Amino acid sequence: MSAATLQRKLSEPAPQRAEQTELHPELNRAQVRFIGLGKTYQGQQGPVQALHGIDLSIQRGEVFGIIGRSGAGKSSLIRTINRLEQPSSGRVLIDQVDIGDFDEDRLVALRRRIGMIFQHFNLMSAKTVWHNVELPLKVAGVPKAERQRKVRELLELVGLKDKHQAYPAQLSGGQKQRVGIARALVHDPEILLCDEATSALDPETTQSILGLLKEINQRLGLTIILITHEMAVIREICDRVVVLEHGRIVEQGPVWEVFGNPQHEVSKTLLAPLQHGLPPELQNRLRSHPESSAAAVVLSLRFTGSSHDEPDLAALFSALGGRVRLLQGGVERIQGHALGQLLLAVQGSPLDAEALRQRAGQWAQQVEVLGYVV
Ligand SMILES: Nc1ncnc2c1ncn2[C@@H]1O[C@H](COP(=O)(O)OP(=O)(O)OP(=O)(O)O)[C@@H](O)[C@H]1O
Repeated sequence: MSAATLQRKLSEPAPQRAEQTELHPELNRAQVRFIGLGKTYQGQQGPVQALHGIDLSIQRGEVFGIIGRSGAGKSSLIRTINRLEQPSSGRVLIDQVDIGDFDEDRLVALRRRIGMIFQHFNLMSAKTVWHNVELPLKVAGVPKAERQRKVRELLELVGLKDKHQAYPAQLSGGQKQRVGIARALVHDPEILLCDEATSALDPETTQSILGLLKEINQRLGLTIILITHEMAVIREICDRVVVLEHGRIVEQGPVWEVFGNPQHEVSKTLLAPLQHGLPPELQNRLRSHPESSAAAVVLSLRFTGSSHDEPDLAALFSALGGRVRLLQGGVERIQGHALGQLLLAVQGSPLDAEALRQRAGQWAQQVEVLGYVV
């Protein structure tokens, strides 16, 4: 893309997403389409079936999120798009072309159309920012003048114009990811794959990187497909989301629909932290079923203000039985009403989860069982 073209694209109004995803939903318009996709690895203890019969379409210009618990098959799925993983069965179509039998030359060309960024940035530590971004252009045999123009444009786009001589060790995490994004864009890709791209960043830096990705998506019309364990990232920038569990799709749809009313147990568990403000460390340990008899039931108690009394915690804890830990919470008084939420982990109670929920309901106006932790 020339400087003039990039400039023009940046000054164009954002494409109307409704046109792209709602008015033209026909499968044959999908930019990425998985048909009956399966992936089996030969593990040390025998075959591991990571993906089973995945049928999924991603439209041009979408920001598409893939979520699921650890080992659900997210990386395996995303890596079949640029053939870093070869499917064991089924097909992947990019713009209606089956990439299954591409030879090396066609794969190289395909990978230039599909940029990728990673959690740990994958920068070359001995090279400056400039040379990190320039390298894939050199490898592709792009003439020097064009390389220079391109690198300059991209560093400007990602806001790192002044850092071109810095080495990765001299950059913050967010700046390193900006270099990763610039490098991923050198061949003007149509698709950007993001594998936990913000997972190593603090919340503020995550916001700025998400802002940049959104801008690239809207201004350059790039399709973005991302994996993350941070549900807030999906809520922030994705149009649609798919939930994987044990290599299968268990739920998919527009983010507002899936997040507003998750149907599957796994989606409910993954999304519970957003709704209940669980700390991330606890969120990662939360399970929808008790995995051992030592598992604690995690309860959310909401105080909606309809009672004037603050909860009597000693009475509540003793009514629940077992060992009750306060995970997080707070109750404040607004105009004389007690409002707030408590997250409790109850272990070794004679009551089961449903009985605990009912018992806690004598103290709080809304009680939910969020899951189990060991
Ligand atoms: N090279 C491999 N050899 C054997 N098994 C593998 C290999 N790569 C992945 N797996 C297995 O395939 C399954 C899916 O793995 P994958 O990495 O796709 O899941 P994931 O959802 O991305 O997990 P995470 O969130 O932990 O990164 C897991 O059971 C994993 O152990």
